[in-house]
Formats: sequence, C-alpha cells, structure tokens
Amino acid sequence: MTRKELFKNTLRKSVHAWKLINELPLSDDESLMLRHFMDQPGFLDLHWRMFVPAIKGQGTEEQKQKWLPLANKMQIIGCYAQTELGHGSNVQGLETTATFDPQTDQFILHSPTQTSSKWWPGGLGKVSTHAVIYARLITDGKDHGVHGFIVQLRNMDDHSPLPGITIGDIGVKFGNGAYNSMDNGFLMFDKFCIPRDQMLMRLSKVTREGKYVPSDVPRQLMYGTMVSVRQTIVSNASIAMARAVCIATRYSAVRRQFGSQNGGIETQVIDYKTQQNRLFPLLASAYAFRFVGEWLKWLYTDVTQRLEASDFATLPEAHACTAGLKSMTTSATSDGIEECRKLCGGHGYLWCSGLPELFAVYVPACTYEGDNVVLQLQVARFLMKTVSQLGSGKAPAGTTAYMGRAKHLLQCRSSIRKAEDWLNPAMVLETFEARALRMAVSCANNLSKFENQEQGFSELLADLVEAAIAHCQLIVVSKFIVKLEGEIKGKGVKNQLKNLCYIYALHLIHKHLGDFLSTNSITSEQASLANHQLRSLYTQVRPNAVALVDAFDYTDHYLGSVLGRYDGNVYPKLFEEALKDPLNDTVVPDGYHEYIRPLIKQHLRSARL
Ligand SMILES: CCCCC/C=C\C/C=C\C/C=C\C/C=C\C/C=C\C=C\C(=O)SCCNC(=O)CCNC(=O)[C@H](O)C(C)(C)COP(=O)(O)OP(=O)(O)OC[C@H]1O[C@@H](n2cnc3c(N)ncnc32)[C@H](O)[C@@H]1OP(=O)(O)O
Ligand SMILES: Cc1cc2nc3c(=O)[nH]c(=O)nc-3n(C[C@H](O)[C@H](O)[C@H](O)COP(=O)(O)OP(=O)(O)OC[C@H]3O[C@@H](n4cnc5c(N)ncnc54)[C@H](O)[C@@H]3O)c2cc1C
Repeated sequence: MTRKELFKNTLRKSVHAWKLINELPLSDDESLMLRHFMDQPGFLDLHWRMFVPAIKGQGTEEQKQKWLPLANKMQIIGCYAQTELGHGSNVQGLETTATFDPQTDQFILHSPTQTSSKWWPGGLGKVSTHAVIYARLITDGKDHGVHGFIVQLRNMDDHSPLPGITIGDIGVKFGNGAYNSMDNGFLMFDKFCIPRDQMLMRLSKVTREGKYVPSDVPRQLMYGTMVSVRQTIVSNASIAMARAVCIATRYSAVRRQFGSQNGGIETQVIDYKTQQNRLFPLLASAYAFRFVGEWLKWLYTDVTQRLEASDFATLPEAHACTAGLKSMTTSATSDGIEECRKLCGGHGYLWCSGLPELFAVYVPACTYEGDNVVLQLQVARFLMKTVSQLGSGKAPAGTTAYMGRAKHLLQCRSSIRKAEDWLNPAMVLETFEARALRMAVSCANNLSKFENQEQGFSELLADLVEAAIAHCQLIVVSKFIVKLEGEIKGKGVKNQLKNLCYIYALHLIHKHLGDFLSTNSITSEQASLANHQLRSLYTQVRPNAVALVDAFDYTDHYLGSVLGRYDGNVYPKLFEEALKDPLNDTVVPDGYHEYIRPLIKQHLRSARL
C-alpha cells in the first residue's frame, strides 16, 4: 500500500474495531486483545492509552465529567502532545507557552520558536480533534514550568484546523509499512486562546484572578500517563519477543544444513549448540518478560491505589521500575528480533518471514515513552539515592530491599561448587544481588570523589547506566523465580519453566561476565560451571522448544510469517509468496525494452565487429 492507502486502511480497521468493541461488547482486556490482533499502530492507541488517562489522572472532577463522556464515546478524538522539535527527553525544557490573560480569562497558547513546534505526537497529524498539550504556564510574567492543557485542534464539522493552529504529518518513518500507519504530527500555535478551565487542574491551579496555586502533591504526578504506558510496554515486549522467537524456533526445526554422511538426512539447525545459544535465551526472555510484566502490572495497580489515598511513598520506586524495565525489555526485544532474523539465515531477510516488519514496527519502542538510556539514568539516580541512605536507619524496601543486606552482599563469596548449584534459586539470586549492589556502590563511591555531584554524575553516566541495567536484570530474574515458587499447574510445565528461568539467568551471567568477575560476585571457575550448566539446560529444552513456542498460541495469520508456519511447510509456501510478487506478473520485466535490450544489443554489435 502507498502511505495514503495504509493510513486510510488503518482508519477503516480502527473504526471497525471500535464498532466491534461496542456491539459485542468487549471488556477492556478483550479490547486490548483486539488491539493486538489488529496489529497496527493507529490513533486509537493514543486516544485510549494516553489522552483519556491524562484527563483521568490530571483533570479535576468537573473536567473529568465534562471531557470523559465525550472521549469515552469517541465523540472527540484525542492525542498526547508533549514532545517538541527541539525537546523530547527534557520535558522541563519544553518551549510552548500558555500565558494566562486575566482580561479574557483565557490561556494564550503560543509556539515562540520553530523548535517549540510539537513534533511526533501520534494521531496528531491528521486524525485528532483534541489534544492534551504540555506547555509552560506563565501567569503575571512568571514561568511556573510545564503543565497540561486540553485543547481543541480541529473544527468538529469539517475537520479543518482552527484559526491559529498549523498542523500536519511529520512524514515517512523507518520501514515500509510498520509505524507509517500512524499520523505522527507537527503542530504550531499562533496566539491560540483556550478557556481557563481547560488547564488540567487536579495538581495545580490558576484562579480567576490569575493566581497560581501550586500542587500540594508531588508535581511528578503530571508524568503519570507515561508511567502507565511504560508499564504496558513491558508486557508488549514479551508479546513481540515471543512472536520473533516463535518464527525462529519453528524455522530452526525445519531448516537443515550439513551433518550428513553419504547423502543422508542433514542436521536440523536447531540442534547446533550455537543456534541454541542464540535462540534459547531469547525464548527464555519472552517468558521472563511476561512474568515481570504481570508483576509490574500489580505494582502499578498498587501504587495507583496508594496515590488515590494520598500515599506517595512508593511513587519513586514505581517510576524507577517502570522506566528501567521499559528500557531493559524493549532494548532486549529489539535486539532479539534482529537476532531471530539472523537465526533464519537468508530467508529471514525476506519480507514474508514476518521479521523485517516486526523489527521496523517494534524498534521505536526503544525511543518512545522515554529514550532507553535516559530512562536507565532515572533508575541510576534512584539507586544512588538509595545507596546514600544506607545506614541512615531507613531500610530500603521493595525491589531495593536487597540493598538492606549490603554488609553481607558486599563481602560474601559465591558458594557455587558444582554446575548443578546454578539451579539453586537462592545462590543464583545472591549472585545477581551481589553484582547489582557492588556496581551501584562502586558508582556511589566514585561519585563521592567529585565535589560537584551533578558533574560527577555526568562524568560517570556510562557506569551508572550499567549499574541500572544490573539492577533491572536482578528484578527480572527474581520475579521469574517467584513465579516458579508459586502455583504452576503440571509438574512438566513447571520443569520446563524452571529450565527457562535458569537459561535466562545463566545467559545473563555469560553475557555480562565482565561485571560478575570484576565485582568478584563469582570466580572464573564458577563462570565456567555456569556455562556447563547452560549447555545442559539447552539439551533439556531442545525436545520441547517447538512446544514452548506453540504455547504462545499465535495463529499463522497473526504471525504473518512463511518461516514460522505451524505446519512447517516452508519451502512450497516460499515459492507461492515469491510468485505473488508483482515483478513476477510478467515473464519479461517492464524496462526490458528500454534498458536491458539496448544494452545487450550493443554488446552483440561490438562482439560481431
Ligand atoms: C509488536 C507487538 C506490539 C503489540 C502492541 C499491542 C498493543 C499496544 C497497545 C497499546 C499501545 C499503547 C500505547 C502506545 C505506546 C507507545 C507509542 C505511542 C506513543 C508514544 C508516546 C510518547 O512517546 S509520549 C512522550 C514521552 N516522553 C518521555 O518519555 C520523555 C522522557 N523524559 C521524562 O520522562 C522526564 O523528563 C525525565 C524522566 C527524563 C526526568 O527528567 P528530570 O529533568 O530529571 O526530571 P524533573 O526535574 O522533571 O523531575 C525530577 C524528579 O522527578 C522524578 N520523576 C521523573 N519522572 C517521574 C515519573 N514519571 N514519575 C515519578 N517521578 C518522576 C525524578 O526521578 C526526580 O526525582 P528526584 O528529585 O527524587 O531525584
Ligand atoms: C514512533 C514514535 C512515536 C512517538 N509518539 C509520541 C507521542 O505520541 N507524543 C509525544 O509527545 N511524543 C511522542 N514521541 C516522541 C518520543 O517520546 C521522544 O522521541 C522520546 O522521548 C525521545 O526524546 P528525543 O527525541 O528528544 O531524544 P533525545 O533526547 O534528543 O535523544 C537523542 C540522544 O541523546 C541521548 N540523551 C538525551 N538526553 C540525555 C542525557 N540526559 N544523558 C545522556 N544521554 C542523553 C539519548 O540517549 C539519545 O541517544 C514519539 C516518538 C516516536 C519515535
């Protein structure tokens, strides 16, 4: 499809999905499932996942009563317009202004520079009638920082932009189809006025007289919508990883190369240890991200209930967990999808493998809802704060509770003696805890050598990100272990999940061996025992690998991959797909008479001469 066709087709699908949701009707969970099967980014994502939650989270009761019924019935369509051409990560650096005019009781929205243009918001370019806009609030010449506003963008009769608004699509993005179904947009305000009651005022307010009343709750609640979406992105990472792994695993069982003597049957590539060493940790990651996603959903629900009761104590941890896990899982999944493409050899590069499209649509997850490095630095700040408070009497809680055992974890030596010890949950956990704590403490010690803490932080950014990743990996490993300790129906299933859990943990040890050795969390002998155990786990997973991806229950239609077909009938179907290509509509290609024939004839003539 051309971009225009793709966009229009996505509108058609989205509206059909909305009709089904209402007619059947579907619950929230079922609607989310429908979104997965629709399998295309579109304006509904931003309306439901960001616009509506922003009003719910930051609007007053009156604002919710006014706007939510309209949004819930989709009589208005909204998006989330925060990022600007010049600033995305640095939210406090946004330039759009919202100046209160006491004469008219309105805010005047203005884009003072080109870099202040809103740039990227999904659904903004062509669809949305409304947006939650983030802009600097100015009253009586004073800048109060960034706040949210509900703004109508387009005329409800003919969809034309309202006077004072310049709006459009930012252009083609990475890949052929992929994220191009979405109208990511730009927007400029030219002294555009909105009534005062369209500032989202649950947190802070501007009175009729133009007095700014600051929030009596943490102002970071303004970032709540991002926290909510980051949480869902972790579960989505599992879905995308599982999809790629399903394709690569099934195909690896079908594909044969080498290994035959005297023309006998060749080896299935899945039997090569190198293939297993690349594939099975990704299979394990798909399961691991699912379990940590479930836990994160619980954490998010818990913090939301606490916030409603004005208990803000766990907000920093919820922010650190959602930011860090969003970052870690999306980076691993993007890399994992690309690895799956390579695991499928040349055929993985074909569009009909399903992997190029999956990669193209998935990879911006490393950037949207917060650049992955910027988010890990938030985790690092949280860790540095936690380390600095050790010994102050305030015991670390939640995912940093292990830091409360700093004295032990800083000096303990791993008691792994034989390969099987690496299947001991307590020993594995302690190894990850020691590594994470030692990396965090080492950063804190290095930071303390700087007179200026911010300068020190800047200098140590790369180390801090590594410490943050170590902490996040510990969370994923620990939640996998907790899952195993819970009720799992069927001993066989439990055994398989156990194998995957230890593959996940041991492959991380192998991958980040430098961290584990340099922090003395393990010795090189223990590292080689871990490798030995890993190889043995691969052997145990091998007979069940295809069943473990079948368990994701993806239909062939959803997978959209010739290589990942359930029936394994890959080669005839590759031919079928090839023959569908428009280039194969004619035997002699268009352009033959114009370019190829004259070229060949010229050679023939010169040959005769
Ligand atoms: C193939 C399969 C796919 C299947 C898909 C199927 C279904 C999908 C279904 C639905 C899809 C759902 C949604 C669509 C998903 C995504 C794509 C679409 C949209 C994308 C949207 C966006 O990208 S919106 C824009 C996002 N922007 C960002 O994330 C900006 C990143 N920057 C920031 O968040 C912050 O500015 C910061 C974190 C970098 C902070 O910077 P800093 O200057 O330090 O902060 P402040 O001075 O502002 O604050 C400092 C203190 O505040 C703490 N803090 C920061 N953030 C938070 C927070 N969120 N909550 C709580 N606390 C926070 C910070 O820690 C500091 O605390 P201390 O003072 O104590 O240190
Ligand atoms: C597909 C897609 C959809 C999007 N949808 C929306 C949307 O609906 N609404 C919306 O408002 N926005 C949206 N965005 C914008 C997105 O949220 C931002 O692009 C994202 O937050 C990153 O910000 P940035 O582009 O400013 O990156 P930058 O911050 O400019 O990052 C560039 C580089 O600088 C590095 N960097 C930046 N700051 C630091 C630092 N402090 N320390 C170390 N390194 C740093 C980063 O790691 C990165 O390598 C979308 C983006 C994409 C790609």
